[in-house]
Order: sequence, then structure tokens, then C-alpha cells
Amino acid sequence: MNDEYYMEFALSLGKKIVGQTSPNPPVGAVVVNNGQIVGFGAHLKAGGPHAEVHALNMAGEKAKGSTVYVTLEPCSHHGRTPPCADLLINKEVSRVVIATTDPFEKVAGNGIKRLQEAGLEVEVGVLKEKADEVNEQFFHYIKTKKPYVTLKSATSLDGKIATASGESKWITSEEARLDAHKYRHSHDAILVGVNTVLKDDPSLTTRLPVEGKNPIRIILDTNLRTPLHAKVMTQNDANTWIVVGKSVRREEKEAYLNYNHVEIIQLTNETINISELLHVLAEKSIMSVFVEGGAEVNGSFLKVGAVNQVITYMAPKLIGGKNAPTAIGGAGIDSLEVALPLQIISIEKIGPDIKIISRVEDD
Ligand SMILES: Nc1c(/N=C/[C@@H](O)[C@H](O)[C@H](O)COP(=O)(O)O)[nH]c(=O)[nH]c1=O
Repeated sequence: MNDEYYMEFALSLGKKIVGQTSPNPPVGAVVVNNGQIVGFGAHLKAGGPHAEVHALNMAGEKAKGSTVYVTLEPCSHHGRTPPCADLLINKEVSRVVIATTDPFEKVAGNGIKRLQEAGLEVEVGVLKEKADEVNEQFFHYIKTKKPYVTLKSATSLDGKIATASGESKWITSEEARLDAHKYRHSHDAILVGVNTVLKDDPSLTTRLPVEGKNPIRIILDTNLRTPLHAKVMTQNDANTWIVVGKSVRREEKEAYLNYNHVEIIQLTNETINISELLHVLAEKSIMSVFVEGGAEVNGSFLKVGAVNQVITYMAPKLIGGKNAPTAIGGAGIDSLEVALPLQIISIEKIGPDIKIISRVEDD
């Protein structure tokens, strides 16, 4: 076979664990010896063994003289686990094929250098584009020290998220709504505004046919209006972080602190500053946030340009009405020249609806 054949396998392992390794990258690795796959593995959670460790353990004696395919440059620094570059050398691996290099300053190029200095054959760049996509959350987080933000909207053909009277259930189909849960699974946090909590009382949990990880639920709630009987308060199958402004007083927060799964994050301004929020979330190792609106929250993220990916679901419905809300509220951009440089990545049918994935060109 060829290198791409085995790297596809390693990438499929990495892709399947996106969302469960934060704040580490979702890495996959495959060990091949004499044309046989003798080991494979993925980094399953931060603090746990890296993908190469699992794969080489499975390979046992067959690691010697093997070729190891890994989706990201092996680490060469002592993190919470010993460096994988040293392990590959100690196991007498002959050749290491790497899909893409790690932008993390402690690693960038050092892993490759250490392998080459030890006499291993190293090949870099096999299926690089695909690996960069699997690592998009991690790379953005490492480069910008801010979470990767996916904005989701579900609208009618004319861009409305509800009728003028506020009716919104449901605009898009069951299939489209289920598809959106994949992003709840693959992001560390889901974020909505308190108006969505007051209007829909959402659970914001991941309800896929088979399992799925619940993201941390982040509620933007400047004046702490989230009702204590809201599902995000009474259902503790996911943590809930309520973000409030400076003027919320300590005694107002008391009642919320009785809930173990609830945390209040108080920012330093009267109103919530999205840039400050993203910095605080990154400090708390949140590598990716799935913003499910509503319109005002979406507008506040757009206003500061804090959008990396947009998932748009559009239903074949026309709602109309100048007072019916559209997907992005707020003041909007003043001129087209400051519009986000989005690129449409894919358009597909989901049931009766369409799904458009668009991303901001790499920074
Ligand atoms: N109105 C619609 C949506 N609405 C999205 C949010 O406003 C809902 O409150 C949230 O998804 C509910 O979360 P849950 O309780 O965990 O199911 N989202 C969609 O994709 N299509 C819609 O037609």
C-alpha cells in the first residue's frame, strides 16, 4: 500500500475523538510493519497516553523496524506524559510519517529534529490539508489563545429565526436539528443568551442516537436573569456557566451557588465584553465554543469578529415580516468591506433543508 492509505486510517482515528481531548489536539497513530498494521491508537483524553503510546503498546515487539503514521508532529517536550519522540526512538522505529506539524511553540519542529538526529527516516506533509482540518480547533486555540468559535443559525429561506410573534418551533427539520447535535458533541462548550433560556428553556445537551459528550453550557446573562427552575439549572447532566456583568451583587449570586454543576463567571464590565469572555474561557481550557444564538448573541460575536466557522441550516419556508428576527442581530457591520472573509466549504441537503458550512480564511 502507500503512505496515504495508512494516514487515512490514522486521521479517521483522530477525527473520531475531536472534542474529547481538549485542551490537547485530537491525534491518531498507526504502526505498520512489513505491510501489516500491527498497532493503532488515539489520544483519548488530556493527561492520558498520547496516540503514539497506545499504538506502540499494541505493536509490542513489532514496533522495531516499523513505520509509524501520526497525524501531528510527535511531542518532544515533557508535558503530562514523556515525549513521544523519545519513545519512537527507544522502540527502534525505522520511519515516521507525519501529516502536519504542531504550531505549539514547545514542539514546532523539535520533534522532527530529534527523530532525524536519532537516525529515523521522517516524512512530513502526507494528507496535511486533512490533518489541518481535524486540528482546526486546536491550531486556532494555540495560535490565538482564544477558543475556536462556531456560529450556528437555523433559518427560513428568507433568513428568519422566528416569526414576528416569536414562534420558532420548528423552522428546520428533525434531521437538521439532530445534525446540529454533532457540533454540541465536538465542541467543549455551547453558548446561548439568557433570552433563549427564557424563551425556549433549552437543555443544550447532546442527544445523538448513540451517546455524545455534553458540552459545558454557557449562558450570557448580564443581569443574572436565568430562572432557578430552568433546565440548565435543574438538569445536572452538563455543567452550566452563567456569565454576568460587573453590577451583579454577591447576594444575588448566592441562590445559584447551591447547584454543584453551576458556576457564575463575573466579568469586569457592566455589559458582557465578548473579547474578555473568550480570554477567560481560554484560560479555563475551553478550546472551542458552539454559539447557538439567539440573534443578539450572534450579533455580539460578529461585532468583534470572533467567528471562525458558520453552520447555517436553511428550511424551505418563507416567514417574512420586517419585525421577524434574522439570524444575526445587533448593530451589524457598517460597511461591506469589514464583512468577515468567509469561504463556503460545503453545501448539502439534510432532510428537506440545506446545510451550509462556511469558514473564515485561515488567519
Ligand atoms: N428553532 C430552531 C432552533 N432553535 C435553537 C435554540 O433556540 C433552541 O432553544 C435550542 O436548540 C433547544 O435546545 P434543546 O432544548 O437542547 O433541544 N434550532 C434549530 O436547529 N432549528 C430550529 O428550528
